[in-house]
Amino acid sequence: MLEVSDLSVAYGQHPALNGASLRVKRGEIVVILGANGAGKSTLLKAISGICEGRVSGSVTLEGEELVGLPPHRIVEAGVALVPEGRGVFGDLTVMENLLLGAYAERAREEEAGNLDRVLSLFPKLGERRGQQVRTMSGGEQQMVAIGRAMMSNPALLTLDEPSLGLSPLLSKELFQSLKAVRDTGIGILLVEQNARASLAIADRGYLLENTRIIHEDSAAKLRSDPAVQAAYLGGGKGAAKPAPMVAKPAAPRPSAPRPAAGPSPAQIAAAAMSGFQTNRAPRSEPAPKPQPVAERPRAPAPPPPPKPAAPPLPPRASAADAILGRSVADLVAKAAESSRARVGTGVTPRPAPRPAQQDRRPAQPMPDPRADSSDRLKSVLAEIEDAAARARAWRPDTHRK
Ligand SMILES: Nc1ncnc2c1ncn2[C@@H]1O[C@H](COP(=O)(O)OP(=O)(O)OP(=O)(O)O)[C@@H](O)[C@H]1O
Repeated sequence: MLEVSDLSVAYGQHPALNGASLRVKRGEIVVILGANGAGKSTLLKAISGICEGRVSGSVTLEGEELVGLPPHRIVEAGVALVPEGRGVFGDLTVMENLLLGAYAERAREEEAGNLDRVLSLFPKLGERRGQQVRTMSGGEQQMVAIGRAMMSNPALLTLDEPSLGLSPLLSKELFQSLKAVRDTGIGILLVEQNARASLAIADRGYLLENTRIIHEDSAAKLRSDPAVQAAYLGGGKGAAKPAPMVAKPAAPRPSAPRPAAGPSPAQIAAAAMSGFQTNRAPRSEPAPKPQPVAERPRAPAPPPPPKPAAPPLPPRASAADAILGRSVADLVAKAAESSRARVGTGVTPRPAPRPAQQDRRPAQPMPDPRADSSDRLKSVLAEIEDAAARARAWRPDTHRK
């Protein structure tokens, strides 16, 4: 189903992925193991079309080439990403977050069925459908993130360190849920630092070291391989010792998806979903993402510049709309408002880079002017608002707020 061939990524002069080749079949869980900075997140971002670096090589899903496609087209092709840090909308309810995931064209006809499937896989989401996501536990928020990705009706679900910041108990629950997702026939590509738990549910695995895939095997063989045990499972007495895994600091780099020219509502929603973080008071498990003090004071985003009139959006009435009596366009508008409010109150949606990551970055700054995350954020906000305004203008009176 997914075939990655000779995929390479460079950030300026800095190679982050070198000639990676892998495959994921339907109903298969494949895990990528590797030390910090090996290129795991870069691999997932390149597959999803949101990589800031220069990408070459080939990624096909069911034979369709994805390299070069904008992110929303890749979602339409059947790839859903659960980004590191989840990227759920904390100000919206569980159901609102789920419905935002159904924005892809491929999801619309199947929306009611997808919602049923998500609610039967994660019954808690049904029970909590009206709860504001920021008030949920880290594990529950991760379920929302996975549920929302599944609402796009994907053939392939990719997840970037979903167990990061979760307690052992919640991680266990999460991995069991991924098994249940796999059993629905979806392929899963999983990047994880928790090698033990991920190999326990995976069918196959790849070792990614220093930008290159160095080994592939069944999960069972990887688990019993002394070198893998030494490097990733904290065991393997006397075994050869590849680069040891370092405990990962829990804050992502400040990159954000690139707003491409002429974004569609689906692309805007996808960009927004992977671009914003939730801000939640910690409960039982440790807060996954401390907010960096230096990034906090922010000026309110300026009003978006006037844009030329855009064509109206197509009509949309769905089973889920009927359930909630609201349209997804309304939800996008609400998401825009809540994101704007967060910027206005000085809460940064993108935390600062991990210190360990900063050290590895190339000495020369990237020439890309979009590297300023606050500019990117403002630009994404403006696009969301623009799409929401267009959507509201189009909807019949009965659907307006
Ligand atoms: N936007 C970027 N600009 C410049 N360099 C980057 C960027 N993103 C990642 N890198 C660099 O590319 C390399 C691979 O990073 P990547 O995030 O893919 O690693 P990783 O295996 O996911 O690590 P971790 O487990 O720490 O998240 C690192 O050296 C990193 O510093």
